[in-house]
Amino acid sequence: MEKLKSAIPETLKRMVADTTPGDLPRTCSSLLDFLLHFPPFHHMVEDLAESEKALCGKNEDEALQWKQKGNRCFATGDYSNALASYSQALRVAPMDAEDMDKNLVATLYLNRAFVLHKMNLLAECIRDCNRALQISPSYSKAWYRRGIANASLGNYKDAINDLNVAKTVELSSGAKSQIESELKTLSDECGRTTNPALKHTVKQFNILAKKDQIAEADQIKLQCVNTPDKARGMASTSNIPPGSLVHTEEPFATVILKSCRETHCHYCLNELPVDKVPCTSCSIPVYCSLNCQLRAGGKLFSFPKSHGIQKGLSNNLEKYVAEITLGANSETDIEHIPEHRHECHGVSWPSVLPSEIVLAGRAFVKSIMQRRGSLEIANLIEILDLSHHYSQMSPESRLEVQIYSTVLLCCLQRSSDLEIQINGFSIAQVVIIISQIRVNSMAITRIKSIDVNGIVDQFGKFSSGALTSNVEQVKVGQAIYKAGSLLNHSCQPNIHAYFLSRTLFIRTTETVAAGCPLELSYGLQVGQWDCKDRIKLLEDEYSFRCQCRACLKANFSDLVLHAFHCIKPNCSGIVVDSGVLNCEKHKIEQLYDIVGTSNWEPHFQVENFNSDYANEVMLDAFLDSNSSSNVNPGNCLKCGSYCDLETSRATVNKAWKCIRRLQDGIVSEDISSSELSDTLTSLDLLKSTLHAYNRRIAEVEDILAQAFCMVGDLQLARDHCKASIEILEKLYTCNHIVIGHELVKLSSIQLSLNDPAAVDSINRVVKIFSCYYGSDADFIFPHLQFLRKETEKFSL
Ligand SMILES: C[S@@+](CC[C@H](N)C(=O)[O-])C[C@H]1O[C@@H](n2cnc3c(N)ncnc32)[C@H](O)[C@@H]1O
Repeated sequence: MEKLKSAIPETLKRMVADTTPGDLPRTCSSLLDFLLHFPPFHHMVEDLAESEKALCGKNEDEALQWKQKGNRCFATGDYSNALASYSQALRVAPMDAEDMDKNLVATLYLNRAFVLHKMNLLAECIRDCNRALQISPSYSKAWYRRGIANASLGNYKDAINDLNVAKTVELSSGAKSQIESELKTLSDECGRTTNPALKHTVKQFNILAKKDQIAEADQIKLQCVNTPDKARGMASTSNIPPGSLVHTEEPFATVILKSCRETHCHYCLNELPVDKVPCTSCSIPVYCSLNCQLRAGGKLFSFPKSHGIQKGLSNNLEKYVAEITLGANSETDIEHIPEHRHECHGVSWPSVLPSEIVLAGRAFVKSIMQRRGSLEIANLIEILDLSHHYSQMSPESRLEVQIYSTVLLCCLQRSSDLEIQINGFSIAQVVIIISQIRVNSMAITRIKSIDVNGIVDQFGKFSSGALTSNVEQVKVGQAIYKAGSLLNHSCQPNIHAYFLSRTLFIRTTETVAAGCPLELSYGLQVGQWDCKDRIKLLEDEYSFRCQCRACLKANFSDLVLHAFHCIKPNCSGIVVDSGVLNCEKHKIEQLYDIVGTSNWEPHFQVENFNSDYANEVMLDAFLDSNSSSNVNPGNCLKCGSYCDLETSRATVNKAWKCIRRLQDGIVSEDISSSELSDTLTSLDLLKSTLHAYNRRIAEVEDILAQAFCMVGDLQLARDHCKASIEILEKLYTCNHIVIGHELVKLSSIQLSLNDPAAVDSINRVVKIFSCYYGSDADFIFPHLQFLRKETEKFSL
């Protein structure tokens, strides 16, 4: 890319930099003209789009090498390396390769099934047997392995069926008699067990929203509205209570992030199980199941029919065999457009180009397919109908996007079945799609879960520290949701978005009146960032000046988040630096312009902030436009005393060095008593320097809670956890999800102390989580079920 960029003549660069969306086709055409006469461009496209040159194709020799390695590891009992080797072999094995008269892929699935059996991963073992059987329905060893795994699971009926099929298809008489003896043992076993019908179900992965959730969301009608300062937005036609599911949506196009390619399913984006399934035609994507593989890539490989093995099988067994061997292959009803198919030719570009460019390729191809394969690409972008900020892009970005669009179209032309014309007009369409993606795509996230088994120690109590670590949100994918893209941002949102697989779910987090816009946070919120930082970040990353209720109106949280303590003893006033002061003054000046001096009160945010605002700030000085110019950085907003902020900052930095040492100790699980006492001294120092509701004090209280948990002093852990929550309740609202996560920590400590106050904390946790996640809360945060059960102990 750098080589291409630097080769472009200055006049062309200037032309590209000055393009408006209207004359994009002209500049794209000039750029194309230049690139087509520039040999390195052709080499680059060839490297990206020629399957011969790519490393992403299948490779039989490599697959056989991995298989041999797997066999060696298996022989020495090194099952985890055997598993990894067979999985790698599956990734590169061509679907039609043979190994010793058997389909290589089927053999590899069976070998992996054997390893999984040894590792006691029985459901996974059965899934791999099924995969082997879908390729080779008369594979007797696969039926046999399936039977043994089903027997270990107590699924005796299936086990007997499996072994009967194995016996029928087995050719060698020695193996046949071994199966017969297994069958006899199994029949005896089955006769002895009290519950022969016991059936362990194989865990299904959720890839689509459940019907009842869709019905729930459908009850609330949303409409697209025009807003004065944010263009289009979404509003409800009726009043909506908190916790209501207002919207669910499947993505128009999705792409996995590069960082998650080895850990998450490339279709549903859930974490990969150990029996992951590779793409049938290239070696890059891996899926959690054949179902996801099929949805992503379409029917790329024709599995053989199960006919031919029915001879000698009873009617019932015949049906049984068909059910297993057809499997995901029977899902011919998939209506959607497989988004990986056009990339799936073992070419390099889908793995080399940035994720957002690959996503643009998927959106582009889907737009064409939705026009029923029409090659007329005029106004493709209308299909998406999304806003974009091409005009606000930097000259550098414009050049990059135009080059990427040209490269992408050239790659698509070579590797998709569609006849794609490459000219200024089609490249301009791709440029706009990429610009739309930049403004509208959402990051699909997953909560890094706390292992529910790790919660309780051998004494049945919460193991120290288990629930006091912070919950992490990990970005796994990037997607475009057509209706979801109409939701505007607010730093004080009234809705919350989360994802199950690739499905977007939106719930209200407060009462929303009919007609009031539904707004979610694009990642920045009051309580976490102050107003000036939020505005800057939204401008830098999203190219808009935030016009949300929190950024337009004064609020207590923005003022105290990074504030200092007044130097006058017993004064609770707020001291802020010039950045915060100017931002707040700007808000108030805007307010005066709108409402004048008499009626400012309704323009202060969130009711409980108002009284704090009045009590702790010298309102008259700050709000009176005549005297607000007298309020200076470093002056207490209540009593006017001056504080030297440079000295205060130096004190904070010094204190923070000690605190970091304790944080390191927590990470390495090695905390010394001196680190703890130094941090307690630092906390006192911070309390005398920073305002009581400064976010940093909450952070230190939280760190100390975690550290005291680790060293087993749960009473001190509880005190610090409570102190942290008290501050956070001032910065956020009392029922904010951040408070919910803190209450999980507090309640786990209280439970370990047998403190009955745990019941109240857990009740609050349940209320907050069900507002943000509804009935999905228990699935996303499995530890919630555990906490709820614990409260029952107190009511006994
Ligand atoms: C995902 S789109 C939302 C829908 C968009 N308003 C439309 O008309 O298509 C994001 C764009 O909406 C506008 N927007 C969203 N939230 C905003 C806010 N709080 N303040 C100002 N503009 C906002 C910005 O132009 C932003 O780039």
